[in-house]
This record gives sequence, C-alpha cells and structure tokens, in this order.
Amino acid sequence: MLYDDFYVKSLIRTVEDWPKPGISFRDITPIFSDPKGMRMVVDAYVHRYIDSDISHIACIDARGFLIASVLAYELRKPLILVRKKGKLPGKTISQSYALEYGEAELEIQEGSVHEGAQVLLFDDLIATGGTLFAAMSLLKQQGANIKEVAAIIDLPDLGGSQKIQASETPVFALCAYEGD
Ligand SMILES: O=P(O)(O)OC[C@H]1O[C@H](OP(=O)(O)OP(=O)(O)O)[C@H](O)[C@@H]1O
Ligand SMILES: Nc1ncnc2[nH]cnc12
Repeated sequence: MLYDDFYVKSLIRTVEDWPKPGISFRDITPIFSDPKGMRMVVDAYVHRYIDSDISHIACIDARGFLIASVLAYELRKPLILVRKKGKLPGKTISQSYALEYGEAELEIQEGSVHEGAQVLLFDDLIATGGTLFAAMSLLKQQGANIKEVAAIIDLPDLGGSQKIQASETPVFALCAYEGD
C-alpha cells in the first residue's frame, strides 16, 4: 500500500501537557486500531528494507516492538529486543539514559547479537535521541554495526535525529513534526 503522509498523520493524536506540562505527546495508538494505517506504515518499511543487507532488526521497549516485530516477520530477519531494565532474564548489559520526559535504563541480553551484525534499529519516535543512543551503545558493545535507525515520527526540534546522523548513522523517519 502506498504511503500517504496526510493519512498517517491523521492517525497521530497530539496530547498537550502529557505526561508532563510542556510536552506535546504524539500518540500513535490510533495507527494500531486502523488496519489501513498499520498496513501503510509496515509496507513503507518493507519497501525500504526488502533489498537491503541488514542481518537483524533491533527494537526498543515498548512502542518500538509493535511495528518492528511485523517487519521482522515480513523481512524474515531475527528480532532483538532492547528492553527496559529488569525485564530480561540471564546475563544482560545495561545503559542508563535521559529522554524528553524522564530517565530510564535499557538492557539487552549478552550474546543477543554477534560481531559484525548489520542491524536496523527501530523505535516509534525520535525526540532527544537519548533512548536511541542508549540502544545503539548496547548493540555496538556487542560488536554490531547500526546500518540505520528507523522511526515512525521524528521531532527535529528536539535534535535527536540530527545528533544520530552526526554520529555517522543514517536515520529514516516516515513523518516529522517541526515547529508545532
Ligand atoms: O528521543 P527520546 O527523548 O529518548 O524519546 C523517545 C522515546 O520516548 C518514548 O519512549 P518511552 O520511554 O515513553 O516508552 P514506551 O515506548 O514504553 O511508551 C518513545 O517510545 C521513544 O523510545
Ligand atoms: N513528544 C513525545 N511524544 C510521544 N512519545 C515521546 N517520547 C519522547 N517524547 C515524546
């Protein structure tokens, strides 16, 4: 299905002052309750990565899981879960970070990716980039190369995507909210 930016944006709800005063929260929940929107979003990534040489898809807890798992199924790639602290059994490595409205810690299981893996890292939204940088650091510590970071939404005013690109990692976002 052809990507229609206007249609996808019509499924993203802005909630002012949530979860904290001053935050314009971009709620993607309506995308998942709209089968056409969900298909349009997934198809856009399938189209972009079908012929790429990525070996793995990594995704970030929790909203990042929703599209990335379908994408991994479609592209027949292994999926690596980057989870919030305390959710993964066994030996893990962790990284704390700050995001637009708080602080948290991410973890991956040791050995979840091998040296030289070519990873597409997926999350739903890029704001300050704190979350993605923490995930990138964990994957790189395991020897992975981050081929590209992909998201549904970029908030360029918060600088995250620019910082990731400045670190020599390509960034692909389906849509952006800038200056509003
Ligand atoms: O670029 P940043 O400033 O780091 O912000 C982006 C992150 O914030 C949200 O995660 P949240 O921790 O709210 O998790 P959720 O997916 O579990 O709702 C979003 O899903 C991104 O992961
Ligand atoms: N403005 C925002 N809307 C939705 N998720 C976010 N994660 C970080 N900032 C966000």
